Amino acid sequence: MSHPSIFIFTGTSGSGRKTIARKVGDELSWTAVRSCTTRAPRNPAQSDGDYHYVSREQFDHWDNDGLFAQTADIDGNRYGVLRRELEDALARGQSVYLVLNRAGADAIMKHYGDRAVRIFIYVDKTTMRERLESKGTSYEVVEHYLDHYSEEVTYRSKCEHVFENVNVARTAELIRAALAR
Ligand SMILES: Nc1nc2c(ncn2[C@@H]2O[C@H](COP(=O)(O)OP(=O)(O)O)[C@@H](O)[C@H]2O)c(=O)[nH]1
Ligand SMILES: Nc1ncnc2c1ncn2[C@@H]1O[C@H](COP(=O)(O)OP(=O)(O)O)[C@@H](O)[C@H]1O
Repeated sequence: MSHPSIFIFTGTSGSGRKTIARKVGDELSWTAVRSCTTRAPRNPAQSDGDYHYVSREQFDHWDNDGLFAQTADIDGNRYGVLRRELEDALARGQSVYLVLNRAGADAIMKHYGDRAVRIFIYVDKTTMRERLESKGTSYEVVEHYLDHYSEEVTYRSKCEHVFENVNVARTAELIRAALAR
């Protein structure tokens, strides 16, 4: 396998994928490739930097023009990675990271083969619920994540690396160690 340059964080929703991806990405100087989404920001008063938030019209327009490496329709919202954003970073010799669900991870693996590696992050359902509720996440979002849990967790058997995210610093440390091997 050639040295991976695309790091895909996937796993169960609410497990800390974005948190861990940001931390490891910062520590290893990877470039974040953020998805575009038509979903509204969770807190419109405060920009979160998790996504490029775009209108439905803009998204559909870019999709019709073939600008996305892959897209997903999830609960009435659209998500997609701009091919150019990903490939420009790779062309500059940068390693990149993305946070995707299993369909997105499969699509990137299919297109970019042995340049990509999947890092699966999970926690048990009770921990996920407690963490999200303590942060004031809405009941609907938590229930939605719980509904998807069983289906999402099965994907771990397909991923190159699997980590239970008990403690952020420790999870990041374990990921760095696994990738250095
Ligand atoms: N297939 C695919 N999945 C994506 C993309 N961008 C984000 N996702 C995933 O789609 C799901 C969106 O769920 P949502 O609750 O809106 O976002 P979250 O708050 O980031 O978990 C999450 O599992 C994301 O990791 C994308 O471009 N393609
Ligand atoms: N190890 C951890 N311990 C406690 N809280 C965590 C941990 N990892 C992430 N979190 C918190 O859990 C919530 C969900 O994390 P997030 O990265 O948004 O998850 P995901 O991207 O998987 O949906 C956030 O409020 C985050 O700060």
